Amino acid sequence: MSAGSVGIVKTHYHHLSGGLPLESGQKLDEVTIAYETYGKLNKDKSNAILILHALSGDAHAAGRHEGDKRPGWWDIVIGPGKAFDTDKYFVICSNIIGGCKGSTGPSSINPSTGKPYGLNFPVITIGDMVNAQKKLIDFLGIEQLYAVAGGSMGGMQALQWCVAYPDSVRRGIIIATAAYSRPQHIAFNEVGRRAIMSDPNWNRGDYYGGEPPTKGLALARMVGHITYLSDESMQQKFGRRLKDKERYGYDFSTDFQVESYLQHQGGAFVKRFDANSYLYITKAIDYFDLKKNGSLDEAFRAVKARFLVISVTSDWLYPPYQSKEIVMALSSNGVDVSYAEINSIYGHDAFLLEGGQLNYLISNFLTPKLVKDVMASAVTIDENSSIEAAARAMLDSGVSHLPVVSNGGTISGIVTAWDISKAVALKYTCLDEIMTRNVVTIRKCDTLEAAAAKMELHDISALPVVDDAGHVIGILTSDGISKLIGQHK
Ligand SMILES: CC(=O)SCCNC(=O)CCNC(=O)[C@H](O)C(C)(C)COP(=O)(O)OP(=O)(O)OC[C@H]1O[C@@H](n2cnc3c(N)ncnc32)[C@H](O)[C@@H]1OP(=O)(O)O
Ligand SMILES: N[C@@H](CCO)C(=O)O
Repeated sequence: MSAGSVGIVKTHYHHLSGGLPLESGQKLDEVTIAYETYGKLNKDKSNAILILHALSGDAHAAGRHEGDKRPGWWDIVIGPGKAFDTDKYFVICSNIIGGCKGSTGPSSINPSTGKPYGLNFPVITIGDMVNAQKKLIDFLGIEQLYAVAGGSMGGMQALQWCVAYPDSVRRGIIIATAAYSRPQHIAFNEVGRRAIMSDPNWNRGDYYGGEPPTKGLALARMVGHITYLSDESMQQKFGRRLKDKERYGYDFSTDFQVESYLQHQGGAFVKRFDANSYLYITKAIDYFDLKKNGSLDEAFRAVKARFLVISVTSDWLYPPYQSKEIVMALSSNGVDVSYAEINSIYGHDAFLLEGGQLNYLISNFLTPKLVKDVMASAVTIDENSSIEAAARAMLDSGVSHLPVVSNGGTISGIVTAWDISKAVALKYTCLDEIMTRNVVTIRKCDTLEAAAAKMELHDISALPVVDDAGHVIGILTSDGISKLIGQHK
């Protein structure tokens, strides 16, 4: 399967009619949502996947805008043949409200003043972001999403979707995040906000006609960016290497590569981001707390989706234990949840970088494995053969199940190693005397889940795979399924 690009894409804009009531009790009267879509919505509108972005992301998740050198921020997992396979799924990504990439936020024009909102923009929450997305999904005519997926603050929105709209989501993919912001998250966000607000250009958020608070915003991003990396990745990337010099300067100019790197990241950020949006979005992250009556178990009581929860081994901002907390609370409600850790030194930002592991985990979760992916070729035996011939065939090929076939390869029964031992003990000689005639079979395009259920129901460990004419085309064994599950771990 070769993975490709969705090609040249465009951002669309949708105006929410009726505005948006907010959790704070306020209301946004005029709301525009910027969004992109990739792939085709199928006839019954059942293949839509909503991608949710993190703090500084936008609607441009995949492909390229005309003339752009870089693709969208999650192009590594969205496209033909990738985990979010646009040959199969209709992928949607929208910019959050409060952002600065086309959706209504503090830099948008306040209709009641004709000027940018600035601090007159109401404080918004993750719940508000999701309610706005729900209106977009309704507008697109989609009743139920095949999946919602996101990392970091995108993971918070994905969780919020599954809790707030349990009937509208079939699967949740929750990456490098937590179910509530902890004091350490709030602490880093507050340092960033204080950096912005201490910049004289910030001017209580009223800077749109003049110089923006770039120094404060750059500083906020530098602090934030440190939390997205890891000790080990910084060591590997920079060590103690100096920037454009052979020895220490013994002054306060830039000495180390890591200093120059952070300055570069800060400088690049202010060119693409609005300082007030940074304030509003970090506040929404701080307020995020899914717990109900202090309990996460209770919060997940009504969810109906299946979940894949992924953390990153070196993420110290949202460490794996915070993902495991989500897994435990979901499990305690009997929710079907899988958990995986991305093995990476990249820290929190691994969810934007580890394409190989992400594609593997997500595609396995989204696209269930079929019998044909796991079945082995079957060794069969003719029904007129002797028991000795069956025993010999088992020994020679190292199998313990032989589908018995009649003329032309049509299945007529099955014989197992256990049947052979029985035959020896009871001195039978004909295959006919020991084989099971009412053989339970499976088709190659059935899901492994269905096959496993069949095995459990009938208390058997192998299923011959047959075609429409009843010809044996393979065999599925519980060993084969165990091996597959072993590879996933
Ligand atoms: C949903 C979302 O989260 S969307 C937001 C995601 N995007 C961002 O966060 C944008 C900011 N960028 C990043 O955080 C990172 O670039 C990532 C995580 C996206 C990718 O990480 P990597 O591929 O490892 O890139 P890396 O962290 O090395 O940064 C590369 C940049 O640093 C610069 N750089 C590297 N070393 C140095 C140095 N010693 N001094 C100065 N600049 C340096 C590179 O020139 C490059 O610059 P460019 O991006 O302007 O071309
Ligand atoms: N680097 C990402 C992750 C933040 O959680 C961003 O800026 O959105």
